[in-house]
Amino acid sequence: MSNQVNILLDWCTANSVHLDPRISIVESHESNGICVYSKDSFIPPETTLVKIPKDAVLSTRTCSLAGIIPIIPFGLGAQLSLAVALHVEMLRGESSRWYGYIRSLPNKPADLPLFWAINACGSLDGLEALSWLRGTEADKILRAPSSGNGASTLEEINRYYHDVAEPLLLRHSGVWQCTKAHGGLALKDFYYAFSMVSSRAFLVDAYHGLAMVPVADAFNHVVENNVHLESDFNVCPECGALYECVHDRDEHDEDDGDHDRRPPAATSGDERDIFFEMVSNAGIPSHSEIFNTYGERLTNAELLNQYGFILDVNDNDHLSWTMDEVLHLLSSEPVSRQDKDNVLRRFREVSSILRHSDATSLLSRSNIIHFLGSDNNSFSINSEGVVSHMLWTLLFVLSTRRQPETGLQAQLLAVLALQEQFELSLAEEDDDDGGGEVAVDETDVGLARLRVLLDIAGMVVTLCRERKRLSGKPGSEGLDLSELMEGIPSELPRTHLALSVLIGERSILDSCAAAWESLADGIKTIA
Ligand SMILES: C[S@@+](CC[C@H](N)C(=O)[O-])C[C@H]1O[C@@H](n2cnc3c(N)ncnc32)[C@H](O)[C@@H]1O
Repeated sequence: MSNQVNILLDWCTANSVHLDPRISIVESHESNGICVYSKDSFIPPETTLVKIPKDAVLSTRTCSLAGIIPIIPFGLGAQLSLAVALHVEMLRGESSRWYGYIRSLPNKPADLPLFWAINACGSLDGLEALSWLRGTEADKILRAPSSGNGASTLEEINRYYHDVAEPLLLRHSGVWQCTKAHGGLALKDFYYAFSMVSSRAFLVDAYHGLAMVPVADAFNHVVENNVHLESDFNVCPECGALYECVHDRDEHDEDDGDHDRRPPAATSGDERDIFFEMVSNAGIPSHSEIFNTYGERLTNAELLNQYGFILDVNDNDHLSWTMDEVLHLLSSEPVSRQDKDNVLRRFREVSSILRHSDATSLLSRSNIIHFLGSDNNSFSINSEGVVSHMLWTLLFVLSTRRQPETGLQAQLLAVLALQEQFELSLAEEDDDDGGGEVAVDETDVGLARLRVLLDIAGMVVTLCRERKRLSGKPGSEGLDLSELMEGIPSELPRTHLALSVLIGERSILDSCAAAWESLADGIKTIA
């Protein structure tokens, strides 16, 4: 057993963290750290595999500066506060209650793209990787302003460290300077703490908020997990009580509104009041790795930015555009405010027709349009290169926006029905059935509908080509990236990661463009 695992297990024993004897924490060469495996027996669903006493988690409520570090419930603010809590425990060294836990953490920061431009250590890997990441979904997340003032996440972390964390730690230096372990304050240690929080913390309940949960954070991620963390979020935010407490009464005295009331006092020894638990949600075969999920819908772009890794295959991946980006990429001239407003108005109208007509069933039968349940990532293509119905609708609007509004519903249904015929015909061609006939209405109205469909197909192809051209290193759209990646030495892991992300996105774009190109070819052959 590795030293790192031993240290963690000793800490668990000393802090009453209980591990089921059917599991073991082991060193993992693949993920360069630790992971959790089943031993030689099958573990049934709904088995509690780890019990972590609530007071053993490291949070702003339990750390040595509890009551001093600002309590922020979620978001970047919560991550920054927890990073200070972890940082002060790192500074306290052996005097910290979490010393063993902290020593068992990876000795290097999680390799988040956020730090790629600064953690260079003389290597150009980070900068090279960032140049390949350009224009990808991961790059969008990385560049998204983290606050209303437009600052990037890294700027926000730096500002927070200098304005809040460092002064606070200096003001309370008595808590950590009395110990021998600390090497003084350093921004790079705060970066380390932040990366650990980003890649390992759990939002546990309304009292602790975001917390480091020893052992729960030893499980690696897959989408279809076999364990999850069980915690009751709705505890008293003042004292963490699971049941009615003195703070409820205070609250109710002041305001008799609709509270999420907690039940009256516990039957003694209720474990949910004492522990957070890792529980199996599926049967776990013997001798296999046990996985948690960090989020069932996380894309590779999100995984890379928050955790520093990606999955080889990720069905959650998608590429998205804002409406402004679509308009900009598809217009040869600048788009005026009024133009945008008109498109938006028409888009809403057509979307409403879509929802209340037969169009939904036509759309759901398509192989190259998919129906999105929610409005998230509205204008997007999914991991199979299939266009969202909202993107299709927007392109329909762009193609028909100069036409009068009357007859819009009939036209929408007719264009979709035409697309269905072409898709069927192409599918038959692929099955070597020679391709079915598409009955074309050769009246002006019929030909206009064909033109709209051809237009939509052309716009999808343009969006894909432009996206490809604007991603990765400039001028790299024609390169064989897989071949290029084979030649990159293993000492450049970030470049490998960024190239994998780019290869994944380009293959989505290629398959989307190919599908719509063959639709366009089918239309051109007939029309
Ligand atoms: C919560 S920790 C999981 C335990 C971690 N392996 C360790 O050594 O402590 C999250 C980190 O584990 C690694 N990880 C988790 N799932 C992974 C996966 N499916 N593939 C590669 N690395 C993974 C990543 O480095 C991530 O930042």
